[in-house]
Amino acid sequence: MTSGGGIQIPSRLPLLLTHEGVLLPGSTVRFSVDSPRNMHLVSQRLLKGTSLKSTIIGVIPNTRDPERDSDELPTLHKIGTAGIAVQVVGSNWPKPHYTLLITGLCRFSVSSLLKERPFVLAEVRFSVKLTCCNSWTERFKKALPMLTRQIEGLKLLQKTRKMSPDHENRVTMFPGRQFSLEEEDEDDDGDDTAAIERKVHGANMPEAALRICLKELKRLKKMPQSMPEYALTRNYLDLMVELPWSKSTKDCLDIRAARTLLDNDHYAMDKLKRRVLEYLAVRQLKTSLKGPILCFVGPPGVGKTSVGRSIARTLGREFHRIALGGVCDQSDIRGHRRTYVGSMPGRIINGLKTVGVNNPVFLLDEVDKLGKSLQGDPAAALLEVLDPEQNHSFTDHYLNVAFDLSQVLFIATANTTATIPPALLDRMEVLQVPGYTQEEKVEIAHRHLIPNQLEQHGLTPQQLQIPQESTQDIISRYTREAGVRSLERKIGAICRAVAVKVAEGHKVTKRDASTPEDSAQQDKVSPPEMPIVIDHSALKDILGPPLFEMEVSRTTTESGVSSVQLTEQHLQIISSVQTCTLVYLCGLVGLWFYIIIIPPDKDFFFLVC
Ligand SMILES: Nc1ncnc2c1ncn2[C@@H]1O[C@H](COP(=O)(O)OP(=O)(O)OP(=O)(O)O)[C@@H](O)[C@H]1O
Repeated sequence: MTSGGGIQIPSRLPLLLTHEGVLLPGSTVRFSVDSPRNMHLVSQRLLKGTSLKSTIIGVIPNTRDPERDSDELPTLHKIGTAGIAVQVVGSNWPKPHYTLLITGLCRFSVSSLLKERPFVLAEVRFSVKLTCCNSWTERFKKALPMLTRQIEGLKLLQKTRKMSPDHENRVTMFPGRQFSLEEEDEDDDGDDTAAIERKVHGANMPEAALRICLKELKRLKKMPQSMPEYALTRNYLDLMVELPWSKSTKDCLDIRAARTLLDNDHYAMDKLKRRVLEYLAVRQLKTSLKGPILCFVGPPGVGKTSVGRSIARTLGREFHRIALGGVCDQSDIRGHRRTYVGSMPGRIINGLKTVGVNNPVFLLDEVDKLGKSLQGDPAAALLEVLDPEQNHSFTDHYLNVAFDLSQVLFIATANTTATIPPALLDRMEVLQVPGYTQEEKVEIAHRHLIPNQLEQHGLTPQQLQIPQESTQDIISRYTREAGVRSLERKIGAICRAVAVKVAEGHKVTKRDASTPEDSAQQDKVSPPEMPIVIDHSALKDILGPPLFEMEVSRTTTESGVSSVQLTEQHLQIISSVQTCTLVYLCGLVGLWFYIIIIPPDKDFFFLVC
């Protein structure tokens, strides 16, 4: 036992392993405690003990305590400082941790470790070279050669880092202890705020944003790391430095190449493709084109989203899709103010952070399905985003500083314009994307969907063939849609069934096999016959009985009114209604047309939808 400033210090000390700096005799330092061993030390020793002796602990600097209790203890520094815990503050948020205020008493050297769990207990000696010198001059004389040696070591370390910048990140300097170069970078000057400060200056942000960042940085430097606000400010600064304030991709626009790409990616859609090409051509001539925002409106599965993706590819820009269906809180668009717990930036800023450039193509999917709630109207928040006159200074509530969105190319999609708020609709140029006719669907299936599905299922055209008649059958008997999404799913189902056969090495049953017994026998023994051709009966086998009958007369009502298949150009009545003379197209609600049919000999009419 020794005496430090009149206090009796025991020779067996519980050790606090800290990486936050060195406690010097006479100084008072705050240490945060969150690793298991240190937590045990506080709860079992400092908080339970009642004597003055129980508040005396040893502080070992530059030692990171392992994350888990069961992990092996790293090699400890031999020299530490005994100190008295003058204050213990605990908190459970964001995770359980304590903060200790410790006043250093005197240095010691560790003779032996007595136990490692639940906290480290060591036998210590109080006769260290430096501490044994009583006068300051003596101490400095002894300390200087040590410091010189330390500096030499650090220089050597820096040299190694320069020689192999990307080789190894970890260098073993002292036995039992590893230093991570990256970590060291972060902890430059013993302060990880130095790294973030460097990033703030390198982020190339506008004057106003830089000013705010520097202000926040100043606050951060004054805050102890254990303070909850530290993490919030740190997250904010991390986001600010990650945003692409002045990072953009170079447009590589060639109208001919764009036309070829659009034609290769999508069959039909001539009107839409023409308008998109016009739009791109104007952009080529006038790069600073402001607006218009294109809005593709059409039934589900007609390729609105995939045209958006193709536009991004033709321009050589990053693509990001923002799904707006069901969004009913304006903070989703604009973010939350930082005063809220769990505040986040909105989807626009998040999208920019994800793509990492300030001129991506943003696809605002399903703008017609935006909701409204007590938390505000997200459509109103979108007005600022989509208005070319305003969006150069879009202010997200979380950022609280303007971000220039004028370089972003916005494209919106919707199933109907009826539910889009008029003010929002007014800012967009609506392009109708019609549903496909049966012939167009057959072409789309053979040019795009079948090759895509074959590739996705690891099959080749030499293994699976779907003739045109079978495709027509799938379209008319198994799907009833304006787009081609269900058709794609059905083709996927066929590919899966065939993939099983190919993988099993079984032969697809030929429908014209003589008897079921024969064919079953054949199945077991022969390898599959390539290519496997999907005929009518194979279709029935894989997809089940047809869901819709071809003969429309079966779906007609008693009064002889038929079901109708509608495309944008015309209304195609599948089976004619012989008794009717007048057919009025009354209106369109969603995907359904209302038709009034007036039979000649009756004075009432039928309403069909
Ligand atoms: N004309 C076309 N040529 C080639 N493929 C097409 C065509 N139209 C649609 N597709 C394909 O159909 C699938 C569905 O398209 P997409 O997801 O773009 O539909 P959508 O109109 O955005 O639907 P929703 O309104 O439900 O979002 C995609 O795989 C797409 O490639």
